[in-house]
Amino acid sequence: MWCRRLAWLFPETRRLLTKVSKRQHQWTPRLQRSSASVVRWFGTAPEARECSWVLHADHFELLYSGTCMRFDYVWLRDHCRSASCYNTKTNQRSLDTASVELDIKPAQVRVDETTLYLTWPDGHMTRYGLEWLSQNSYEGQTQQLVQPRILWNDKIYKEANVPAVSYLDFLETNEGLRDFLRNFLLYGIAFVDDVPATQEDTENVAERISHIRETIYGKMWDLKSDFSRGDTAYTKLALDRHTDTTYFQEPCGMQLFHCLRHEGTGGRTLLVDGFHAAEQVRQHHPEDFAVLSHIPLKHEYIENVGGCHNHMVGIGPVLNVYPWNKELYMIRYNNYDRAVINTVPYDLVGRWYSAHRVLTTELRKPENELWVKLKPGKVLFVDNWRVLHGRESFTGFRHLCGCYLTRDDVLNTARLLGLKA
Ligand SMILES: C[N+](C)(C)CCCC[C@H](N)C(=O)O
Ligand SMILES: O=C(O)CCC(=O)C(=O)O
Ligand SMILES: [Fe+2]
Repeated sequence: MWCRRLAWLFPETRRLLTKVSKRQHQWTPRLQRSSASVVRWFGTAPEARECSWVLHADHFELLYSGTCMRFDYVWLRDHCRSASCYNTKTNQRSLDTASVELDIKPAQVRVDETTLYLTWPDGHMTRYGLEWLSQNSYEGQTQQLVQPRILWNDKIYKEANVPAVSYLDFLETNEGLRDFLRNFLLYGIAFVDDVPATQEDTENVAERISHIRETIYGKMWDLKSDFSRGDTAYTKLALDRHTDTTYFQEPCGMQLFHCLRHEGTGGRTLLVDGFHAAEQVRQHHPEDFAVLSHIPLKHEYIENVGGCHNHMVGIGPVLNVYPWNKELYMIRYNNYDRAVINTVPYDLVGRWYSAHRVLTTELRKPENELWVKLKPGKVLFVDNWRVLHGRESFTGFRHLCGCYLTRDDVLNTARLLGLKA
């Protein structure tokens, strides 16, 4: 098990991991029948789903449609959806959780085909739909992804022939918007075509799906090679693959690029699926994956050019995974903006550099590179928590406009259109 092998990381991590692996051991599905437990089998009609339960001293165990779930008693009382505990108009809890005895245990338990009925010592009754419980149990969640994705390299993305949505469909139809968002969530990139090449129209496109995230670059930003800002992006130089705003505590979720004009050569955009690369690392070099997902480091933006004075610092690991299902949710990768490494003990620094090298090698494989030339009219959306971007050096006059989007609002729009996000 990879987390055991990680014990050398930090003492805190080691203590946590020992606890987790002990608890996981305890959680192996099995039906316990100690003398303190009560076992009930619900006699089922042939088509009904089999259900049984055990009232253990410290938790409730429910076997339903093949899955063994375990619930803490305070959790069961706290999640009661009765009218006095939960307001279905606001979808908010009314129960004061602090009023629940921490050693509470149901006085009576009953199950029928669809529902679990718990009666608490004070007589209050809680009803749980068995389907609701299996959806919302920890065991159910560990088997689900928060966001389903299709990981890609150049060949996979090209063969998928993902269609761009046209400006009018995107702005005027919910289907256009939904198709666009579905592809964007699946691939982490998406294109809108036929957008008038102005900043105002680009802004309209952005605001169709989200609030714009205003940053030190403003709300809508312009990018020309005029060094109007103290960053390599504002030159004609090539930029290696990276994610933006790694130096924010919460890096910007999404980014939008529209090339309004380019008279010159070069300047193609490079896109690389960071999660595809990271999953390769997880599969072939699990210890390197663990290093990159546990060791926090700083990124920094220091600017003193013209009237612009900024000093931003963001701290976090390169790879970010949800602890309960190990799903990747964010990559923070920018070698330009990575700050002095001073959050890592000297004897781990070498491990971090070699893990970073393994990821970088994967990210740089030519077969993982998707190159596109942005043209006026074509707006590119990039999931900045997943897909890295870069650019080729260029000549001549080049003008990009764009903005960052607030991730929560993009996902909100997607959920309201019925997408899983
Ligand atoms: C996109 N825009 C031109 C506004 C900013 C560029 C920011 C560049 C910075 N090095 C970073 O990677 O975050
Ligand atoms: O010039 C480009 O194509 C992209 C530059 C860049 O990385 C950025 O603006 O974030
Ligand atoms: Fe960038």
